[in-house]
Formats: sequence, structure tokens, C-alpha cells
Amino acid sequence: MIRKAEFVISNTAVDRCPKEPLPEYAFIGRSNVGKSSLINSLTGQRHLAKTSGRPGKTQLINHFRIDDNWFLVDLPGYGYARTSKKDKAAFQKLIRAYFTQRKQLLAAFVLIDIRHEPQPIDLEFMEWLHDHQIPFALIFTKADKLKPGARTRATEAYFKAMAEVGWVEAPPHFVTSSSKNFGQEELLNYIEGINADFRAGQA
Ligand SMILES: Nc1nc2c(ncn2[C@@H]2O[C@H](COP(=O)(O)OP(=O)(O)OP(=O)(O)O)[C@@H](O)[C@H]2O)c(=O)[nH]1
Ligand SMILES: [Mg+2]
Repeated sequence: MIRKAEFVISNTAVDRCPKEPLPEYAFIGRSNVGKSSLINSLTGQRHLAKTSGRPGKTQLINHFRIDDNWFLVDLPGYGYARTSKKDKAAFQKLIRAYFTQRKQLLAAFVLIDIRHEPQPIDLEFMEWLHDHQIPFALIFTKADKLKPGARTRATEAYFKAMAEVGWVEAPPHFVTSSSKNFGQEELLNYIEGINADFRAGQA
């Protein structure tokens, strides 16, 4: 459980992000997939990260300090159809700079709407993370929209599609709902496990 969560800063430039050497985790994925909502449900603060029914709400790199101990980062969504070509290019540059320059980033979480078939943009982004040796896990969001049996079928179909495009191993994954509040504990345990390994390595 998270005891304390505070917004620290929003940035357009990676070199202005917080300098504290705390472990960091970032949420990335298509616009409207539920990145900001998941931050709110994990922290139990409904208005910590800005959310909206309209895609394109989060525009900057947003740092949240958790329990004085690690950072959770909310990023803008990719694949927002109404963005101009110029904005898309700037976004790509910012995201890629963030993922390649942020040394304290221990893992990325790629968020996928559990109702959607695998989309090229998500698969390509995962491939890019893999090529840059950035560890990642998948978070299936909005699981409240499907019945339990359908959730399992959806994740299995997703991993089957990943295998078909060449993924040898399925990444760790979590099934969550921010509106019905489930899946948070498994996700937090996973993060705490990485934090513990990180601190053991530092000691
Ligand atoms: N049913 C359901 N709706 C959700 C869930 N999570 C988010 N939503 C809704 O999805 C919409 C988008 O949520 P956001 O959290 O703003 O999505 P985002 O990924 O941060 O979007 P951008 O910042 O635009 O990239 C909002 O209307 C949320 O209420 C969920 O678990 N279940
Ligand atoms: Mg957002």
C-alpha cells in the first residue's frame, strides 16, 4: 500500500527531471488507455494525476514521489489521431529521450486496453524498448469492462499475437481496473520487489 504520494514537477525536458537517485517507473501507452487514472487508483488520490475522457490530456513528463522512496512517472499517450505531424515528432523525441536518458528508470509499464486487439503502435514501442534494453511489463487496463473469463481469453490472445511477431517470452503482466480498483496490489508488490533488489544492490 502507498502511504504518501505527492506531485513533484511537470517537464518538457528530460534534463530538468528530478535529480534524486530514486528508483523510477514510467507509465506509457496509447492516449486514453488509463495511465493517469491508474496512478490515482494506486495512490488512492483521485485527483493527483489529471485524467479526461478525451485523449491527449497528459502532455508533459510528470513526476510523482511515492513514500519518499521512489518515483512514478505519468507520460503523454502515443497514437493520438488528432495530433499534428509536428506534435507527433516532438512527442516521439521527448519520449525517446526520456527512456534513453533516465538512468534511474528501473522499468517501464506499457498499458494496453484489455478490450483491444494488439495494435502495431504498441508492439513497435515494445520492440523499441527491447532494442534499448529497457525492462518492461504489460498492464491490461479497464478490466472491469470484461467478465473474468473474457479477461483471461484477452490476455492469452495478446500473448499469442506477441509470439507470432517473434516474442520468445511473454513479459510480466498485470490485469487492472482503476474504476473498480483491482490489480493494484499485485502491481505494487512487483514494484516493491524491484525496489528491494535495487537497494540490496546498493548496500
Ligand atoms: N471503465 C474504466 N474506465 C477507465 C479506467 N481507467 C481509466 N478509465 C477512463 O478512461 C479515460 C481516460 O483515462 P486517463 O487516465 O485520462 O487516460 P490516459 O492514458 O492518462 O490518457 P492521456 O493522458 O490522454 O494519454 C477516462 O475517461 C477514465 O475515466 C478503468 O479502469 N475502467
Ligand atoms: Mg494521462
